[in-house]
Amino acid sequence: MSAVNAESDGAGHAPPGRSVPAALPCPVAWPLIARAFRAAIDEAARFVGATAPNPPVGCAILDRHGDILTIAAHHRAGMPHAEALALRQCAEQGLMARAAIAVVTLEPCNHTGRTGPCSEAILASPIRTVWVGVADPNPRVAGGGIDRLRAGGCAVHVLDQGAEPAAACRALIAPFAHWSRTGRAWLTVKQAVDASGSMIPPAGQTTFTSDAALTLAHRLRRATDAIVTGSGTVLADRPGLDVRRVADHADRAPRLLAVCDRKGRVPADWRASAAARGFDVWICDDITRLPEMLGAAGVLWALVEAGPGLLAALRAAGLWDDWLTIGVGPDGTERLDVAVRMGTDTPLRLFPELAASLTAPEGEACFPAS
Ligand SMILES: NC(=O)C1=CN([C@@H]2O[C@H](COP(=O)(O)OP(=O)(O)OC[C@H]3O[C@@H](n4cnc5c(N)ncnc54)[C@H](OP(=O)(O)O)[C@@H]3O)[C@@H](O)[C@H]2O)C=CC1
Ligand SMILES: Nc1c(N[C@@H]2O[C@H](COP(=O)(O)O)[C@@H](O)[C@H]2O)[nH]c(=O)[nH]c1=O
Repeated sequence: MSAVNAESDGAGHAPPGRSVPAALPCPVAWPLIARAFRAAIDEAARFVGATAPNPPVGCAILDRHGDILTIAAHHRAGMPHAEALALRQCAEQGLMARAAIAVVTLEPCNHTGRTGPCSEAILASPIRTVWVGVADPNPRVAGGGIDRLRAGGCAVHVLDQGAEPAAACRALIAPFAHWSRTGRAWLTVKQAVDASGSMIPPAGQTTFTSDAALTLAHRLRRATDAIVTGSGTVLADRPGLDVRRVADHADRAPRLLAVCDRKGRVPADWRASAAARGFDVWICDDITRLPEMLGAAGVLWALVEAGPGLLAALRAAGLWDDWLTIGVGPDGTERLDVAVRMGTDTPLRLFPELAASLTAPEGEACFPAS
């Protein structure tokens, strides 16, 4: 598989000779647009972990007063894009005549893949103002949808990238943007450490964090496309690594489970039980190839849940994109720390419980002590 969106064909610039009108002013005040972005982002976030290799995208359609007529998101690859679904809902509810403004978390596409170009669908509707959260990061298509909409007579406003809600729009597509540019899956490492700095659970247990932290771990599993673990963890814990504790997980559970194991130590019966839980189990004997191998399988975002041996190897090789440490104090209090690679956006921003750990701009967070 190539490193670009499987639906992208690289086409998509305004036809030659078409004039690009100056951007028309938006007829609606910013607070109403910001509210629509929030709604579109929240709807898209419900499908993070279901859309790979496509990005999660949300769209709200507004009337000329700024009232939201409908909200939709892309559910999974091969299904309608957010804009197409929102337009369809508008039509089905008899609201199309009122549609005036589209608020979209990602630049509308301008190519025919498994579905038609969203820019054309918008131009075929009464909508003449489009707000875009972030341009398409795929270098082959970036700007094409915006050019086409402008050429067709729409006023297109792209959010100032310095402020919310642009940061949330970028967080939605952070793994997709990384994958589009590099072909590599985004690796989030999640580790729990106790007051003495150890990752090893008390005898007879496989976890030692609070209920809230365990629920966060399962929400992370639900949002990601693959889980990565090590043979040491498999042998010590015989972990499930499936999504529990959270509702609405059936079609968002990771399908791929990569076990780093150079010596063939993973027991066949555990492998069979992981397959019975719905996993395609991979054995990986070279961690340096892991991000490319996952990316080639269409994995945008992978969660690493492994012990100190594999985490040390990943850290030494620089094979991580963000790193979440759940530190448990002697009195059971927990502290969440997030480290993010310099200059990148993190999809962890989508998790409200991590907001306090992300108050520093991405890239400025310190690497947590471990
Ligand atoms: N607190 C927490 O968040 C977590 C704690 N744990 C705990 O950690 C403990 C297990 O830790 P540990 O034994 O370190 O196990 P790991 O899960 O870290 O797996 C270690 C194994 O990964 C493989 N590996 C390491 N480097 C590479 C590489 N470069 N390429 C391919 N494979 C590689 C090796 O397998 P091989 O030797 O077969 O080649 C190594 O033995 C358990 O007690 C478990 O409960 C586990 C997960 C999370
Ligand atoms: N110890 C530890 C975690 N450890 C991870 O969770 C695995 C168990 O998953 P499961 O078998 O699905 O319940 C375990 O093997 C390891 O990968 N996770 C946490 O959120 N907090 C914790 O304290």
